[in-house]
Parts: sequence; C-alpha cells; structure tokens
Amino acid sequence: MPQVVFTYFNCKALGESARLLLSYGGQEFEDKRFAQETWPAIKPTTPFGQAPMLEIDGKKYAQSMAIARYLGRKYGLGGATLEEDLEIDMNADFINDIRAKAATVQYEADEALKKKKHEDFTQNVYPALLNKLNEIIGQNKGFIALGKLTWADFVFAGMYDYLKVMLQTPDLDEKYPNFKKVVDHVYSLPQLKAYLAAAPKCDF
Ligand SMILES: N[C@@H](CCC(=O)N[C@@H](CS)C(=O)NCC(=O)O)C(=O)O
Repeated sequence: MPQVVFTYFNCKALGESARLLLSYGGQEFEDKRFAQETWPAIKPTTPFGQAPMLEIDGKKYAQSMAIARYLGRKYGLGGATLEEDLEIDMNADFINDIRAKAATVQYEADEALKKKKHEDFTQNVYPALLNKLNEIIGQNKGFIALGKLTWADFVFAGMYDYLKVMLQTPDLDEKYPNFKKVVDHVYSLPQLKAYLAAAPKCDF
C-alpha cells in the first residue's frame, strides 16, 4: 500500500472529498490538519501555494477536483466510458462553479460591497443554479451523475456544509430537498464509518 499523506486546514471545505474517498477506498493515510497560523510555513511546500495537497509516496499533488477525480477512478467511482466520465466531470464542475461564485462574494474584503453582492447573487444568481442542481440530482435518483454513486457525490457531500456558509443559506436542506439525498447517500456508506467516528468535528 502506498504511503499517503493528505494535508489541509482543519475543516471540510475543499478537503473533505479526498478524506472521504481515501476512507472509502480503504487507503490508510495521514490526515494532516493544520491551524491557520501554521499555513504560512506550509504554503511554500505545496505545488501551487494552496491547500489541499495529496502526497503519494513522497510525490505531491494539488487541486481538489483533480485529486477527487483521481481517487474516484482509482476506487471504482468513475464512469465506464469516456462519455460517462464526461457527465460526472460536467456535473462536478458545475458544483465547483457554484462554490467559486459564492467565494467571490464571501471573500469580498469590503463589507458594504459584500452585502450588496450577496443580495444581488441571492436574488439573481443562486436560485437558477441551485434549482438546476436540485433538478439534476432528482433526475439522477439522489446522486450527482449517472443515477448511481460516483466520486462527484463525495465532492458535493464533502463541501455541503461549506456551501451553506458560502451561500449564507443555512436552510439549503429545506429549499433544495434533493441536496440532502446526496449527502445521506455518502455519509451512510459503511466504508466511511470508522473515519467519520474518528474525524474531528468541523462545522464546515
Ligand atoms: N482550485 C484549488 C483552490 C484551492 C484553494 O483555494 N485553497 C485555499 C483553501 S480552501 C487556500 O489554499 N488558501 C490559502 C492561500 O491561498 O494562501 C483547489 O480546488 O484545490
């Protein structure tokens, strides 16, 4: 078994999908979580100056989506054809686009502008995107793609609480009831039981 180290802040956000996938795959790994204060020392040791980082036998990899795709394919959670992979990628990228859009609001430094942007996005941007995602999950029987479990479900479930914070919408469950179906599908997997019991509790 390869030596695997996964490095990320002590939160779920962009890191949890990889932790869940590694656990699903039965891969032992060092779950290296760091505090905000230690980030400046770690940053220059990562491929792109960003976390998360996955190390396999000493080789370092970055980019949460690339990592999730790799682990998913490795553990049988990819498509059976290039077209199936395309469908998974398409829907996973759509989720990541929603997150990235919300990040432009949430990480706006000017508080007045942040409030204005949030109101604008909440009214004019998020509803169409979130309704579409809810519809996609409905068509896929409670999964993100292909009507069955794929690595994209781990991406969504892992970042779900973070999305609630980023969208400033704690009642996502009620507004878009299919979202919780994906989360429940992933979090009820027996392969994740030991990891979930041992992992530090994080709000997002
Ligand atoms: N596209 C990258 C984005 C990574 C990213 O934005 N990471 C943030 C934490 S969630 C980070 O490293 N922030 C600290 C910094 O950029 O110095 C990915 O998906 O991995």
